[in-house]
Amino acid sequence: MRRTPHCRRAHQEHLGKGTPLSVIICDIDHFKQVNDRHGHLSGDRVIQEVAGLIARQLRAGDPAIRWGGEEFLVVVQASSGVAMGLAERLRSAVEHFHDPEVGQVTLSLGVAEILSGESIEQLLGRADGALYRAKRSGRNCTISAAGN
Ligand SMILES: Nc1nc2c(ncn2[C@@H]2O[C@H](COP(=O)(O)OP(=O)(O)OP(=O)(O)O)[C@@H](O)[C@H]2O)c(=O)[nH]1
Repeated sequence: MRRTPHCRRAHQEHLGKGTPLSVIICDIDHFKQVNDRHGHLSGDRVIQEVAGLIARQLRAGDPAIRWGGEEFLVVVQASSGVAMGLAERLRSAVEHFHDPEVGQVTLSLGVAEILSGESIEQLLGRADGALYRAKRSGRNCTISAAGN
């Protein structure tokens, strides 16, 4: 999996100072249907709207990173409990937004906090596993990774 400079910095701080480190992976639900029903340009607009909704919930220090087509990664220098609360706020903000053409869109989210000795790749892998479970649980929900 890809590393990002922000992830690396946060990981260095975790190793050096013991700052907690969690990640949230957010994925727009059934996004292929948005493209199929409303066209790619409307899909692009929805991605921008969701990015804006996520950014408005975050502090300047916890940036959202575009993580693949309709996925976003949020790096949170806090415990998984705090990250779960933030993830739920992101989910709720998106759930309550209505695009004038597309209507409601929802997010599934996976949250993981780094374990002792864990690499960034392993952390992201566990968050991805939690996201997969959120999709399997019916979407529009937040799941915490195994191990946290
Ligand atoms: N408009 C637009 N579509 C994109 C972009 N990046 C990825 N996509 C589309 O996003 C869709 C993702 O579809 P899937 O991975 O099948 O997932 P999904 O339909 O969201 O279903 P679930 O994730 O299972 O809820 C694909 O159709 C991609 O073509 C983008 O930048 N713009």
